Amino acid sequence: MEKNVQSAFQFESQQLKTFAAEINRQRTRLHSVPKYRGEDLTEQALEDSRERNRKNLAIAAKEPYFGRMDFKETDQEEAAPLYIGKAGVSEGESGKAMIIDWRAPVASLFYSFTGGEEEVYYMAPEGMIEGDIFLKRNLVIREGNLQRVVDTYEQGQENAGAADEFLLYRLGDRKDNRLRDIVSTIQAEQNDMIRASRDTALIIQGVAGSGKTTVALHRLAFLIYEYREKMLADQMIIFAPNAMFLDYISNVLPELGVGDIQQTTFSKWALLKLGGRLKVQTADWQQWFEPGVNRAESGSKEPGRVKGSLAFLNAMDEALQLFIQNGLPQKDFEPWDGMVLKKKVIENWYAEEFRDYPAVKKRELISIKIKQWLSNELEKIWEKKVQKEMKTKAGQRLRAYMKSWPELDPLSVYRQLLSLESIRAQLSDEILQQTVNYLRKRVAAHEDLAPLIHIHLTLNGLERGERYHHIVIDEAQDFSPYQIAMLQKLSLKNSFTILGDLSQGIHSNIGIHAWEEIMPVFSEGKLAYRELERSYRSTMEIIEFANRVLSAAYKPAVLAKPVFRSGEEVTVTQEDDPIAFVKNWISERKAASASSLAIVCRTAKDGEEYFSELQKDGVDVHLVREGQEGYQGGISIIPIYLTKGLEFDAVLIVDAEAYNYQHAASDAKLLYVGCTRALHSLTVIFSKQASTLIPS
Ligand SMILES: Nc1ncnc2c1ncn2[C@@H]1O[C@H](COP(=O)(O)OP(=O)(O)OP(=O)(O)O)[C@@H](O)[C@H]1O
Repeated sequence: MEKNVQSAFQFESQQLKTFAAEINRQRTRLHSVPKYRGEDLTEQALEDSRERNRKNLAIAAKEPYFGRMDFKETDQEEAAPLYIGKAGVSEGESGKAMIIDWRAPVASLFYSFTGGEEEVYYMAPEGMIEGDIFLKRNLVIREGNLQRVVDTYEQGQENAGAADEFLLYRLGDRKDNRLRDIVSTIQAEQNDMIRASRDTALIIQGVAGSGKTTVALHRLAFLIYEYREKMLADQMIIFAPNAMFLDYISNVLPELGVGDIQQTTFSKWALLKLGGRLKVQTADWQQWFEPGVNRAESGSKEPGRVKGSLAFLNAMDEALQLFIQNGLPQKDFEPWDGMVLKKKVIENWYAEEFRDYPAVKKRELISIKIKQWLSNELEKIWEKKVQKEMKTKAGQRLRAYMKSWPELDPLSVYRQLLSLESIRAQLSDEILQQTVNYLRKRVAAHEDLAPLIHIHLTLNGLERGERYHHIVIDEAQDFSPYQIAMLQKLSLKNSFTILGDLSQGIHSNIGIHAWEEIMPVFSEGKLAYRELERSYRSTMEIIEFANRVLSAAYKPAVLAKPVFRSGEEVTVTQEDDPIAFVKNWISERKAASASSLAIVCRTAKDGEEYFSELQKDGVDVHLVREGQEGYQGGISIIPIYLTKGLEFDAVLIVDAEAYNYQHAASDAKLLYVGCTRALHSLTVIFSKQASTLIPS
């Protein structure tokens, strides 16, 4: 065996040299071709192809491949070794595939095959291809050097555990500051999701650390490759919880050779769409996370839950349709005394001639139509002086007439709809009053954005090209059904990846409590629901601890199952001097070569306090604040509710007191989120009385 490993290593080292030389040769040749910048379409197409090659070769030069699979098609004599990398490369002369792109159909076998001697198959454009796998090999290449060769399957050999061993080796890596691609270790169930049909909205419920975000990003890369002519990166969009999180995940797509995908938060996107001078009220959010707040659970009457529901959407929809139908001024237009354009005629234009136009356009077209009618009538007046007088009068009366037509700006329409009985019936007096007060100041609560977008889309219709080719919604448990329904209107072919974890639903005042709440948004047969149960991020000890925290006050449908990666025990201690402890902890962790550390505080204010104490002592830390754009990595002081989606080598949760984390589902979820951020080490401290959520 030893000898086999040795010879496999030698063989692959030699192979690598050959591949690297060919890649270099092709790069040199392509770089010597001057870039074409002219107008000739054929030349432009050739240049585009060269540019694609240049990019692929640059990726391959860094790490040509990570896997090898020996596959024999049923009607072939011999198995052929297929090398699989992040980008496909063909041989310069023959054009034969030298390295297979991980997204190619045959590469799917590399991920889905988990052993067994039976025939396997994959779907190629030309149909089903059957065959046998003889070898599945993982290769680690860093900076051009082969570092590791692991055979995770060899026909006729005992292979148990080798795949997991390689996965553990990758998971055990210290992370730098950003999320990374996982092309070399995509798991079979993740592979299915990445390659799921493009026209289906895919909901992924996955436990903390199960790779949801990672899977969604790989799915985007897959779709762009698989449907290259039809699905364009710049027509795809990712919705994430905040700008810092977007920065944190920003390396993955470029690593996969994908650029140009729009990335935003729902508020930012909605404000841009609404265009006006509108502000979003965020203070309520901070308040929501104050300790001791009796946070709402299912069936709550929180404004976000009420205004985010599909019941509210339906009521709004009906009210909007009526508003548009009855939108016309209920009177004739009389440009001067004795001359009348009958209300019936205008109604006919509105309901028939301009039937297919959205309301804003109808208003515009009717104004033009009235002007045309006016100029015809004015031309019939021969006396120039009289004509001029009539023209002036008619102009004034037309302006007055148009003014009596309710303004079609989303904010003012929303305010008008809120005065209707059918809408008021949906809201409590308190919510109604609060909403009206905000809107008066041109301020919208977060949950008012979806109704405003609804009004905007209904009044203006959708422009050509405004629909997205694919929409990713990360942390979707914090979205309301209303928000998701609005995004659905904007999707071209129902192509969605919606991912989240109900156990991490820390915004239960606005988000969903069950996936069934959003399912009616999608038509039957256009929705798939999948679950991910294995957690890849944290050690077994951390996952087990976090599961106990969660289960203390919340009953999740599934608990995270760790991969078998054991590490140090989670420690919980009482500390009278937390600052001294934090300083000590930082030095110890740095000595243990952890590169990203988080000191997780209960509130933003607590974070400020720890930050100033540590800064006083010259400790090099940075504070993560709400609304912050960039993710710095290193040593972060961070309020617990902002840790969502992130991960750190070591996490220290401070002030885990009973009053900070009360015995309620909302607090259990919050603490669970904090605990599951840790990859290798988790420490929890309190000074007076520990939260009852913490296992004893
Ligand atoms: N197949 C895999 N191979 C190697 N690492 C993986 C794999 N799947 C996930 N990971 C790693 O697990 C960690 C968690 O991934 P990710 O952040 O995508 O999970 P998540 O489900 O979105 O997490 P959370 O909901 O807790 O924020 C990352 O470090 C990621 O690289």
